[in-house]
Amino acid sequence: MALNSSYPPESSMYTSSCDESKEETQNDMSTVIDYKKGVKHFIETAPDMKKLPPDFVLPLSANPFSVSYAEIPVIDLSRLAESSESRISTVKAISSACELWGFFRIVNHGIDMGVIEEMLKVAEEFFDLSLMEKMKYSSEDVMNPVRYGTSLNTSKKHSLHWRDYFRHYGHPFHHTFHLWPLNPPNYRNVAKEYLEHIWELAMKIGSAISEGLGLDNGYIKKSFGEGFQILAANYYPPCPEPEKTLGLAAHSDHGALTILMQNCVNGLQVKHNDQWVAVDHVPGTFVVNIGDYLEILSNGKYKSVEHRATVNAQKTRISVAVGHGPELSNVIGPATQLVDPTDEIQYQPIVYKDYIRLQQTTTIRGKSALQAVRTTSK
Ligand SMILES: O=C(O)CCC(=O)C(=O)O
Ligand SMILES: [Fe+2]
Repeated sequence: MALNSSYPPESSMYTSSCDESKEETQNDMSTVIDYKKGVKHFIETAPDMKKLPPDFVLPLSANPFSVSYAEIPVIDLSRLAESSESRISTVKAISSACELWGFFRIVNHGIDMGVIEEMLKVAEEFFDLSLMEKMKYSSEDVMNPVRYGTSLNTSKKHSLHWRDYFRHYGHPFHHTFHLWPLNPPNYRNVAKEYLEHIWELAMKIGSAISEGLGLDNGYIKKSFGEGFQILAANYYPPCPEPEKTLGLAAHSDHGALTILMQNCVNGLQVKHNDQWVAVDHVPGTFVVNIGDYLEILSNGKYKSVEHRATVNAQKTRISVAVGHGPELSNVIGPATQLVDPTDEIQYQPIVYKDYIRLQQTTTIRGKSALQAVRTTSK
């Protein structure tokens, strides 16, 4: 059963009750799971939970831990600023990583470890806030600029995933900065500093990718207009029976580039040549992946790549993913220079905001949103 074709199963997550025996339900799993409060809250109210509640059991085709480990391409970003020879070879390495993997790791990126650690710390502090405080940001609207939630991003019915998240828009800050939380007290300053550095990094990588595609090196940045940045902090608490669920189902990201960092707990898996492979954490590095916008812009030369997150029984995993794309009102479509006159445009133009809404409201995951705007079945 393919992962992306089988969600959601028919069980309802809204009113589910547990059908385990009495002994096994001492932790009150037989009560309705008020899933909107989050998995962290849920396990705190059921500390002796030994079994995964049925609503979290996903129809996986195989044990998600029966995969091999892979080393994704490593790019030394400092070489982009060196002699033109180094720059050219780095641009080539990035281009080949985009084509073959859609994922790469960056080292020597110039962002201080302290800035990364501070961001992780405030993300953790956010999830440690009281439920009441976090619920202030709970919303059914997937386009809400600040949003606390759990499971997938969508408000539609789906099987539950073992994850809580906190998302908010970043650059251009003047639109939504005032909506960011004031608690934890230093959240705004730390997140803003982090997002400013990450935006610069994304622009640097975007310029190399533009060059690699044979475009002007400012092409992607220019296509962004004012641009759009979104931070997603993901919180994956320890899970009983982690082999039966996921923190995040297979999906591709909607933007051009996502820059991901995490605490020291592994969990990221990437689909490569139709196989899931685990990508280990390397401290001080970022994992970069291309999203649907870049697949569309390159008219399919680069493919956005499906990825997912596993959870584990012992440790909380926290990841911070920052997506980058064009301003929300831009119409997105392939770069005309990349459409061969004999070839057809492979993606219908669509307003980026509408595309995000489409991608965020699907419960089918995988690359279903991109498939919906494709003009060919290639
Ligand atoms: O937690 C991870 O490693 C992946 C997160 C992710 O893919 C996302 O937030 O889009
Ligand atoms: Fe993602």
